Amino acid sequence: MPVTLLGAAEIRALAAELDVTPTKKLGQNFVVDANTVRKIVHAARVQPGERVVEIGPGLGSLTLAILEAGARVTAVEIDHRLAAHLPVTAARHGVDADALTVVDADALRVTELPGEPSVLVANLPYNVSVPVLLHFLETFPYLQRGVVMVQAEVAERLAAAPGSKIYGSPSAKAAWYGSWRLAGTVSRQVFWPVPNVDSLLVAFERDAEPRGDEDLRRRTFRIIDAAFGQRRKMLRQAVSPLFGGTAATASAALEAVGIDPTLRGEQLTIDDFVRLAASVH
Ligand SMILES: C[S@@+](CC[C@H](N)C(=O)[O-])C[C@H]1O[C@@H](n2cnc3c(N)ncnc32)[C@H](O)[C@@H]1O
Repeated sequence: MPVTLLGAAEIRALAAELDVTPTKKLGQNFVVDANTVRKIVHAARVQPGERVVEIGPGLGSLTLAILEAGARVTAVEIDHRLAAHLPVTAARHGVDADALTVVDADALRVTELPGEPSVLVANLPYNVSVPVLLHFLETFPYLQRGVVMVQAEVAERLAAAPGSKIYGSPSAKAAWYGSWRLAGTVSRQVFWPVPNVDSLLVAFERDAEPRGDEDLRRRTFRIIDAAFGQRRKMLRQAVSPLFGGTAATASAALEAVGIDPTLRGEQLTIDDFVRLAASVH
């Protein structure tokens, strides 16, 4: 039996059946347009037989599109009613029971994913999109690539290059794990309820080799936080608490790895941050 998708009317009827009123707190803006969920799955190049993790499946519209492409899905949903009902929706829409595994949990706290998925596809809850992405990339090394829908400004930041005004701490931290690019626009009208922000798709691909171990990552992220915590200050000032406490000691550390101490954080690449972190013990 082929997998069928949820239509807009069906989604509203399902919400009524489950007595679900979308809440802002959980970022519940459901996609009610079949073309959009197929577009997301296409952008992620989901292949038959692949294992995909979806964060926040909600009523299941994107989940069914991933399953329609022949993938298996591990879905992590914090809302118990939605998590409990997802297998019912899947069965009604022609999905084999073993193609879907639901994890009823807060995605920020999960430490294991059944099936070790290699692809992430999600319409992320906006209030936790960056922390949840960083948590997944850090905790699940088998995750190789993905496409997520996030607030437009967040997508632009994740994909921003050094030197741009929007390049910030999320951009540099995301770059620790791999490369990021904008992967498509989405109209507000495809959501229910219609949000008051624009959304974009952003795609990532994990680097073939990790940049370093957990200790180096922590040290690098500490420097990134310091550099962007006071982004208008020159680096020699902004990172001084981590390098001897004065602008002079920080300047020496920066110069030792070939970084001009009068630059600002937004001008450093992830390679620069890592080189600096690796120079301290
Ligand atoms: C923007 S909606 C997307 C729903 C569905 N995937 C769609 O596209 O229609 C975000 C979903 O994430 C869930 N969610 C919010 N915070 C979460 C968290 N910390 N962990 C797991 N799921 C979460 C919400 O309950 C909601 O179902």
